[in-house]
Amino acid sequence: MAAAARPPEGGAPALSLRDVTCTFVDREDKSKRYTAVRDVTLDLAAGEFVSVVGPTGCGKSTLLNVAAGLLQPSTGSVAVFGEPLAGINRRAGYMFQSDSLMPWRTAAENVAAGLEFRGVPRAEACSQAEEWLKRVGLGGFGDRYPHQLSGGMRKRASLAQTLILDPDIILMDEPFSALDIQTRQLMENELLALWSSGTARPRPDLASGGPGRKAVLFITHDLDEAIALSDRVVVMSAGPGSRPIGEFRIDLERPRDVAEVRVAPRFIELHQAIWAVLREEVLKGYKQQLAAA
Ligand SMILES: Nc1ncnc2c1ncn2[C@@H]1O[C@H](COP(=O)(O)OP(=O)(O)OP(=O)(O)O)[C@@H](O)[C@H]1O
Repeated sequence: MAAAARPPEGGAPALSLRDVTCTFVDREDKSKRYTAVRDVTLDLAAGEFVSVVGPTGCGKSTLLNVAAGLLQPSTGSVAVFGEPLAGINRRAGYMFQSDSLMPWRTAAENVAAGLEFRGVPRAEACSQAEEWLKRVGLGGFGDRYPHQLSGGMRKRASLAQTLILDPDIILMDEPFSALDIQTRQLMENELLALWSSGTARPRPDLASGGPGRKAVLFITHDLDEAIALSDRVVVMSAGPGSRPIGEFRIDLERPRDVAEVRVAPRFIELHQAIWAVLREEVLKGYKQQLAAA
């Protein structure tokens, strides 16, 4: 197992899960309980990009919900920049598989909504939204409604909707899985460029890779995507009682182009090493699914 990332000197991790266990009432048999994840300890350093991969149903989304403060763990604790998390994680922004655009609002109104809910005056929120739409490549599309946008454009709008709030942590649950492969790669590169540039506000003074990057916890089924994007990949075991069983530092140079990096010899080495750990778990996951069917 490769060494875990350490938070920067003297700084608390952006997110720290300690011995987190989540138990639910079993969906099949209400008299039983099902332990989705057990004793999960996971740190996410400030500015670090970490992906979590694992077989279907191993508890990846459960962990993300715990990090978001949407789900309280049955046991264990969560800290955000050293502070115990109670309730919703206000330092985090979320992006899920299905986009969260409100169909009755235009793209610009959707992007501005979070700021308006925080009390930012409408004119200011709209001006920032226009700026963000430009940054995600949707300049000129602000007046379109979600149904008038392609899947990729809706993802861009969702990304702007998340980033406009300038969260220190971004929680992403398979955000690009519904996209075709080309659009997906464009969005992945877009995400890396925005992440590398560091701050929410346009800052031409900041070199790529400068300070102020957001910490990203990225859930995906796709190992290629995890390696191409991340500083570190965490592999979860099959459930029940899923937990991290492998952790790999991704020492590929940045900036990366997600399509090009996939043919780099080091990428292939990392892929083989991680797949060697993941494969068994995926097979176990399939067997469980078949047994349950
Ligand atoms: N509220 C709930 N009540 C009962 N069981 C739940 C609940 N939420 C999750 N589970 C179960 O916990 C396990 C983990 O679910 P979770 O959605 O976190 O897995 P996942 O790894 O994100 O799955 P996938 O890869 O399919 O998206 C699953 O077996 C799921 O059925």
